[in-house]
Amino acid sequence: MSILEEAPPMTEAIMARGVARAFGSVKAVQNATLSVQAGKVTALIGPNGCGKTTLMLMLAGLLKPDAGEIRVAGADPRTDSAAVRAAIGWMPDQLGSWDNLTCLQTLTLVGRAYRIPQAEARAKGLALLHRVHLDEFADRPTRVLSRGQKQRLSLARALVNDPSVLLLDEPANGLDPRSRVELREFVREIAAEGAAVLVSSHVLAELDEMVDDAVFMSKGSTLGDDAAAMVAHARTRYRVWALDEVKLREALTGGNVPFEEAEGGVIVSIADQTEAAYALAWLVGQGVQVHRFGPAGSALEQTYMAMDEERR
Ligand SMILES: Nc1ncnc2c1ncn2[C@@H]1O[C@H](COP(=O)(O)OP(=O)(O)OP(=O)(O)O)[C@@H](O)[C@H]1O
Repeated sequence: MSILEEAPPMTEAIMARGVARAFGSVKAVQNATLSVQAGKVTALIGPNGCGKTTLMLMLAGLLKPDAGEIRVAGADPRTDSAAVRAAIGWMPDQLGSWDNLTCLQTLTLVGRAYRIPQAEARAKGLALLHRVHLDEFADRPTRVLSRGQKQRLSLARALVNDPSVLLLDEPANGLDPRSRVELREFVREIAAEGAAVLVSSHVLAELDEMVDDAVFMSKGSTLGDDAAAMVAHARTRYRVWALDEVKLREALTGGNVPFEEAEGGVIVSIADQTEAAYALAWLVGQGVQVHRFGPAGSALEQTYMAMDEERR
């Protein structure tokens, strides 16, 4: 076989195929398959104990899989962990910090570990502290940070090496509402700059606004295309509220538009934004006084609730 035939065509920034890992008798990850493209934010969603953190640790090269194939930025973490470490930014669900170091010293030290020269590492640390709104803590020890501030430092730490692949495990944990919105914008910016981002979270409404794709996990396995189809279907559900509910139902029935009853309104199926604009104009043209019209809740949440949930 030639070298060309041996090399699989892998353009994804993250690729996992049939990955498994057990801890003694606990099969933490049984069969995980996913791919994350550069420039996209992908959600990793599933109930407590379904294996998200274990999978992320394997992608980050911090835990060896028992089976399956992984490529991160084209490298195999099993055989080329240095290349993977250089390419990724890893934000763990809990930051282990060096309590006595200041925030700036922490980021500078991380930069030095990536062989960034001292002055450049320090400048980078200052810029990142500014980006996560921790400037005033630059010279204070990390032990004084609140939980949310620690999360922000953790995010800054994950960005020191300008990663092309960013793995975020529950990044919104402990963040106040403004910081959550900022995190969302920040993650979108990083993806727009070309990085691939894989993010796990239980706050699905928030993820909905942040991600391009979603991978669902249950009992150690990724769910594949069925779940993706469910998300796509959920995204077509629109809720309509009108001042006169009877008139709304009459118009839909008269126009042969199928609808479902929902609390305080109806749900209709709408393919895309163009069709949504058309449907709204049509309803108004029928004399229906529509006062709210929009997606029927979080598509990720609807899909999650429809999953066969098993918390461990
Ligand atoms: N080091 C370990 N030793 C033994 N069991 C482990 C270890 N790490 C994880 N597990 C088990 O593997 C399973 C998956 O854990 P994991 O932390 O990957 O789940 P998770 O999806 O990240 O959960 P959560 O949403 O609660 O963060 C759980 O049953 C957990 O108890």
